[in-house]
Amino acid sequence: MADDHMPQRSDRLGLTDDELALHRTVFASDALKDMVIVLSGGAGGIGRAIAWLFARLGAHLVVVGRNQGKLSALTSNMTAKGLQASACAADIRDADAVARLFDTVWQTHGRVDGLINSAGGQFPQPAIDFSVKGWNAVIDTNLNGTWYMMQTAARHWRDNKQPGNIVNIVVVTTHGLYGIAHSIAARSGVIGLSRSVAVEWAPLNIRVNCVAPGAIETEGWNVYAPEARAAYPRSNPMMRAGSPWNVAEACAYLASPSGAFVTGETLTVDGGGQLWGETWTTGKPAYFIDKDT
Ligand SMILES: CCCCCCCCCCC/C=C/C(=O)SCCNC(=O)CCNC(=O)[C@H](O)C(C)(C)COP(=O)(O)OP(=O)(O)OC[C@H]1O[C@@H](n2cnc3c(N)ncnc32)[C@H](O)[C@@H]1OP(=O)(O)O
Ligand SMILES: NC(=O)C1=CN([C@@H]2O[C@H](COP(=O)(O)OP(=O)(O)OC[C@H]3O[C@@H](n4cnc5c(N)ncnc54)[C@H](OP(=O)(O)O)[C@@H]3O)[C@@H](O)[C@H]2O)C=CC1
Repeated sequence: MADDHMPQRSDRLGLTDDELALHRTVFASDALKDMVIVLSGGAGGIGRAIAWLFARLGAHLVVVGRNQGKLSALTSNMTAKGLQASACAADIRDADAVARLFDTVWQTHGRVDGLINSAGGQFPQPAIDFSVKGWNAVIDTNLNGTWYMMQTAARHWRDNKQPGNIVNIVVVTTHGLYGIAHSIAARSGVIGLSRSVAVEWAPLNIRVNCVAPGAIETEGWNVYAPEARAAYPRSNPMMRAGSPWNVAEACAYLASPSGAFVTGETLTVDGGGQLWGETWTTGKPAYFIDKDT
């Protein structure tokens, strides 16, 4: 399959396991050989692409999410292709569950080499209408949950005197991304946090980076109205959605030795969307529609 373009299909969004098993990659097949990688959101659209790519590059993937069934289905498909993967159900918002997760992985493998935080999400709503519960759900998932994973991993690396590296999947925060202000607040927090601990944890040999995807076609889009989704290809000057594979390869760059001198960075994978483009996750209000176009 060609590298760039998402196949346009109406039945489902994103890439299937069969497609991910074969998708061409620029990375060497041993780029992540014998590394143990913890991946939250591993059964989601972007996480799944990361899981397949990283396992195909030689890593053992520990995929994390709340739904054991989805995780097990993914790891079965991966191990059936001779790849190394295991599933661990946990809610990243539960700090104790995160601690148990890392203890288990460390006991099983004796090491963790990398952490990719892809678990996250939000719902579209004008900010003025956010309920306290809705605001807290998004902050808890995207900021607190990501932090519990980062801090727990870092403590294990410090205590075991092992190097580590973290990649946090965020969103592009520069324009504001209208209709998901709660998520922009949380992700801005993650970016700031990552820059800060990239410095604090450099003496521990821990690198911390973020990847900020633009519109990447996944099943996660189903939370947005069809009218809003229809406009996503126009959110960037390439006038199309990106593929989960584009995000996965950006993560592989940062998580493998190719990223050895990169820390505290946010790598934007949005087809130029932060330079030109406009996204309303709630649909564009009449006030902003240019009547001349
Ligand atoms: C400028 C640069 C150009 C870039 C262009 C980019 C274009 C990109 C466009 C898309 C941007 C981002 C896309 C994605 O991230 S897609 C993939 C992510 N996946 C998801 O978002 C999954 C769906 N979301 C969720 O699962 C949830 O929202 C949440 C993350 C919060 C999960 O938490 P929880 O399970 O606790 O949630 P609950 O369902 O129990 O709800 C808790 C309370 O939250 C409020 N809520 C939830 N949903 C809604 C809704 N649809 N509307 C309003 N309020 C909602 C509510 O208070 C819930 O409590 P109650 O149920 O008791 O009322
Ligand atoms: N697709 C896009 O256009 C964009 C996506 N992003 C971000 O990239 C990341 C991945 O997106 P994508 O793959 O599309 O989204 P998906 O909705 O497909 O996947 C998100 C995954 O996160 C997991 N998850 C959610 N909450 C929790 C939790 N509390 N604990 C553990 N796991 C959780 C879900 O699994 P389960 O339900 O089993 O727990 C799910 O597998 C998200 O942070 C998203 O916001 C950013 C910009 C654009």
